[in-house]
Amino acid sequence: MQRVLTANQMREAEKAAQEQHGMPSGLLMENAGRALAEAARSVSGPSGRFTVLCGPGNNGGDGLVAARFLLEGGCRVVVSLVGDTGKLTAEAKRNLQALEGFGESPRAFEALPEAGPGDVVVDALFGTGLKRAPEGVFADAIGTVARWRRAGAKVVAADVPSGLQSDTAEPFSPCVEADVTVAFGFVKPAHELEPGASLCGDVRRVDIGLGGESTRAVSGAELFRVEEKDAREAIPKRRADSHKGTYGHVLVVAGSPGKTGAAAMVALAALRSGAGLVTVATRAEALPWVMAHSPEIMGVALPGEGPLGKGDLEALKAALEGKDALVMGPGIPRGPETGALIGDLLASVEVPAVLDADALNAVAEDLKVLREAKGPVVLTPHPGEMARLWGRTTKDVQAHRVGVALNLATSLNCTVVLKGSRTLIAEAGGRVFINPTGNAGMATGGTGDVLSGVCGSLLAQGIPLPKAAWTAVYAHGLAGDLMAEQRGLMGLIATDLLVGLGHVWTRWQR
Ligand SMILES: NC(=O)C1=CN([C@@H]2O[C@H](COP(=O)(O)OP(=O)(O)OC[C@H]3O[C@@H](n4cnc5c(N)ncnc54)[C@H](O)[C@@H]3O)[C@@H](O)[C@H]2O)[C@H](O)CC1
Ligand SMILES: [K+]
Repeated sequence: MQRVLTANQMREAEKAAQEQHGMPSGLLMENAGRALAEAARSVSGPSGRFTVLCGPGNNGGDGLVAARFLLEGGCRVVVSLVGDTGKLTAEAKRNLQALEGFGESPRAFEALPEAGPGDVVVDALFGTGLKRAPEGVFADAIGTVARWRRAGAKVVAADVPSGLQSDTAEPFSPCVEADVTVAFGFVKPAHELEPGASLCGDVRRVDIGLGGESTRAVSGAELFRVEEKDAREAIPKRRADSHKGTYGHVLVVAGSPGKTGAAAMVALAALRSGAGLVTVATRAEALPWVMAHSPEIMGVALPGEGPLGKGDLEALKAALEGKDALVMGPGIPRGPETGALIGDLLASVEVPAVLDADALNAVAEDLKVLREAKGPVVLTPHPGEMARLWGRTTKDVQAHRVGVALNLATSLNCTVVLKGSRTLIAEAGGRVFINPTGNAGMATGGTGDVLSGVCGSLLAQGIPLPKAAWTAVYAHGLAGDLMAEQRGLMGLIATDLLVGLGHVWTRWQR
């Protein structure tokens, strides 16, 4: 897992490093500037000229250090201090003197030569200290950087592309678009969440002297980026003497006439993710269609007809006998009593439960029904379903993804998987995991059904939360990435993920 720190958490970590671990602040900037110079040199042509644009804060200071290292390395460097140089921080001032000691004095921005192919522009205007939309000379400088990039220059951003808000990953206008972003110490939300992530280019996290110890002191929500090794290590090694009972039995409550495929995709995803057995519970009129998809799918008909309601409670409790996980929601016939039914069912069984799709819409009408759940619950909303759960617009949800997911998880004491580009997995109590896998090709019907099946399958195999959730999300997205290479973003469909999952488990097999 990689820690993802907000601007305040970075400041707290930097303070801890200085006060508790004796790390001089000047050394942090020296290390940052050196790494920035190395990154800049890695993208330049041999004849390249380096244009370093420095802002009024420590981000600018990083740029001044980088300029000095580039000069020391014999590179052609021009530097400009943009904005009121009177406001330079003490560290930045010290590095300005050091730079002048190398015979290079900052030039007026207007006097800078044009940059183009083979040249590198180092964006050290603003980092985590950006507070508002860049205006005046700063906006002009960002516009010039964009023009130089269009002319063929490569742009390397110090810490965060200038104009991009570090914590929300939302860009002001204007905002730098970088080819490489050098993240100092820790990645920030701007590097990991959209739309910021797409503006950063290749994010290169570099150590600058903020050891892991310095994060012990930071306050606020703990954000992590899931890495492949974390997901791979969550998958248990299969013992030779195991049997299908070892890998759990998933009950899938899903499907209705016209939506029997949803139930089949949940069931097949659960089987393709290692569950020993899968049973689908659905109305008799839908069951044959679901089971026809694969002989491995077992079925139980829910007596009665129409929407799921309180009259289905006993049949569902009976169907859950001997099961190890429940996945409920995709394609179910929803009615006015479905939410209460889900609440009563979860209050009477202890198996871990994944609620998706129409089960989420059902409980959204009265979230209190989930408070009596005996076992662990995972909600897997897409932004629209999250909007209904949270009682706000989808736009609101997307603007506050981390906070929304964390608040719901904490208020319901459950795990919330807020899907979308960079899916979030929030656990009650404060940790939020950011998933880096997946792609726009997965925006196609049924991929959510597949995810709920993968999640239920890992839970049935005894992998605890939140690990089962972020592992399912990581594997599901990686399956999509592997299959998009074969099918194209346009051609990818949900059942391709069932094939992709096989590639993932093969890649992770120990
Ligand atoms: N945290 C660390 O471990 C390290 C951080 N370093 C670098 O420092 C920046 C953060 O520096 P800071 O001085 O806090 O702010 P910035 O340089 O990002 O911003 C400059 C300054 O500008 C003012 N400001 C904010 N928004 C605007 C605006 N729209 N227009 C004009 N002026 C604005 C504000 O007052 C800021 O103070 C971090 O990103 C790293 O690059 C250390 O050098 C290395 C360790
Ligand atoms: K920057």
